[in-house]
Amino acid sequence: MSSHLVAPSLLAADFRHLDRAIDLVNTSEADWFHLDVMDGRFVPNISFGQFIIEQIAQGAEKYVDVHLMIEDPGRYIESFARAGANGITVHAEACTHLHRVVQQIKESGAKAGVALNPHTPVSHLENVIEDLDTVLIMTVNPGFGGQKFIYQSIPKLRQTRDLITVHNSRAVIEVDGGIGLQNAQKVLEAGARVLVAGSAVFGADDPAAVISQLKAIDANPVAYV
Ligand SMILES: O=C(CO)[C@@H](O)[C@H](O)COP(=O)(O)O
Ligand SMILES: [Fe+2]
Repeated sequence: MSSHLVAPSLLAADFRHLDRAIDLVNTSEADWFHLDVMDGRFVPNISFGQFIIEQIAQGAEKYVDVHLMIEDPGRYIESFARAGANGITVHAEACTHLHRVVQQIKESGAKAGVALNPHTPVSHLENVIEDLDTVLIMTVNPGFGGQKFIYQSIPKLRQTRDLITVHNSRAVIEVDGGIGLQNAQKVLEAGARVLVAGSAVFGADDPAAVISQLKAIDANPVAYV
């Protein structure tokens, strides 16, 4: 049994057939639904909001992981939790009062995550790490699917793992952006536990097979890559 999780990002799915994408995640070896909310301000793209999340969550038989790429996300935590998010991740860069927003997520009953853009140092998590369930390391600049993985993220994953260890935090590391069969082993060995994959899954001829292949990767998490 694999110790890591696979979270297909529905951003890359065919939204004319959302039911098929939901069925695929439900019936495959995938572990989570990953849903990307973009506001056209924090990131230069607009995706979908609570209404679509609610529709997806109603059909989801697995954990619903909501990645908020929006300014001032504290205003919307409660409504995303009500829409069916099991986990809510906010960007550190989007929160003036990050600690307060993390508490809001916990009070909503959802698991709490914080995401870091590629340029944001891991040290920004120091004062919230003990309260987190997930840390999402962006391995592309957020806003779009289908971008190229940024290789400088590998040492950052190791730094995140070290921070988690030092603070004795239960947080698991999620990687998001440009993840696929070509780099999954490397990121897992550097400390990632959750692989988010959009185009690698939904762009494939056989998405369920790619999910199984991602699940089957045998990585040794203590290896330094
Ligand atoms: O949060 C984001 C993008 O900002 C992602 O979750 C993407 O949806 C991942 O897509 P791929 O890079 O795997 O195509
Ligand atoms: Fe995402």
